Amino acid sequence: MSFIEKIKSQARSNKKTIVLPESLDRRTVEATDQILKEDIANVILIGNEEEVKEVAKGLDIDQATIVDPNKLDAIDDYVNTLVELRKNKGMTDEKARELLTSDPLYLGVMMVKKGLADGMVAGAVNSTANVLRPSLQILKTAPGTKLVSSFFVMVVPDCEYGANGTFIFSDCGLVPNPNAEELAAIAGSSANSFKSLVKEEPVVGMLSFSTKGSAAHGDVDKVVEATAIAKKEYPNVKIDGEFQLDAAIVPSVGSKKAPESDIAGNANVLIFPDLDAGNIGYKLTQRLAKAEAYGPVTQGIAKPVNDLSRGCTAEDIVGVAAITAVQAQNQ
Ligand SMILES: CC(C)(COP(=O)(O)OP(=O)(O)OC[C@H]1O[C@@H](n2cnc3c(N)ncnc32)[C@H](O)[C@@H]1OP(=O)(O)O)[C@@H](O)C(=O)NCCC(=O)NCCS
Ligand SMILES: CC(=O)OP(=O)(O)O
Repeated sequence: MSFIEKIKSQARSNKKTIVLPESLDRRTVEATDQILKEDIANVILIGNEEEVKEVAKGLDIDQATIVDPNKLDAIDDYVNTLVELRKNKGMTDEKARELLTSDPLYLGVMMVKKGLADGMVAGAVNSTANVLRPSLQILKTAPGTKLVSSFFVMVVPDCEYGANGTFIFSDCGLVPNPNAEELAAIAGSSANSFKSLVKEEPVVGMLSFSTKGSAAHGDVDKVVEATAIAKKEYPNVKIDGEFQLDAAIVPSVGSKKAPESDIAGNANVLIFPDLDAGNIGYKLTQRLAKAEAYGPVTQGIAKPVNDLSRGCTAEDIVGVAAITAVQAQNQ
């Protein structure tokens, strides 16, 4: 079974409710139709019922719940909660009401906060920053987590590297320029995400333009330091670096460039040194190698809220919704 079929099957085994706030986007309602047909999750769409149904013409979304932000019985409760959470950041009753009734992303996250939905997926229309900011503000970090980060599950066709072509790439979506401690934290979280979603042993490669001292630069020093911190913080996880991409995933290159490393050439979790590298790297792999790319999936928010690329397909939304449902099961 493929990675995504396994995830869908797990989602079906204990069905969760996912809110999709971008209901005026055709791909989102196509995904809703498919999620319901495949029995992956219950779906809540946010929007005016007539408008949503117009966008969904020809599709079957009858089993989805459509929540109209202008007809919310619980609006006063939601406003009070948002004011309470953000009053020291200047949140007023008026601003909270405006946000919750005019921005479906804030309402969707509030529905997750209140337990009406188990997770949210958006980003087919909205930018990553706009999708993730409400979740950081309202749901905040999971206990024990300082840094929220994100990853893509990449499934590369006809690929013998990684876990039969399946990788986690991180961080491709959230933390713009992590320092060494943050990079180490991203490595630890990504290893856990790989274990819980791919269900194989994570092998973490810390990526750089240098392999084991082949180049000298401050950027390389950051990855060397992050690798040392990660090894100390996560002694039971296989982590090594700094590696160039070929030394990380190609066994013959790994053994040539880093003969002393016991994981060189076998990495399945790839930690990019910054968001430039991560975001470009995942899009190259998706577009040139025709890989399936699910994400950005977040790690470390108190409840699952996941993002999409504005270039996503309906199929990508279905995949990320299934991953979100599985993350909700695992909480
Ligand atoms: C995600 C992002 C929007 C957060 O931005 P921000 O400016 O810090 O947002 P805010 O200041 O409103 O942060 C909201 C809260 O989340 C916290 N926060 C922000 N990033 C965090 C992180 N990585 N981990 C944990 N908490 C975080 C902030 O400290 C803040 O807390 P507070 O308001 O309760 O004090 C920002 O990091 C970002 O734009 N990232 C790049 C996204 C992007 O463009 N990706 C490229 C395409 S995928
Ligand atoms: C993840 C990502 O790059 O998102 P977008 O393509 O929407 O900017």
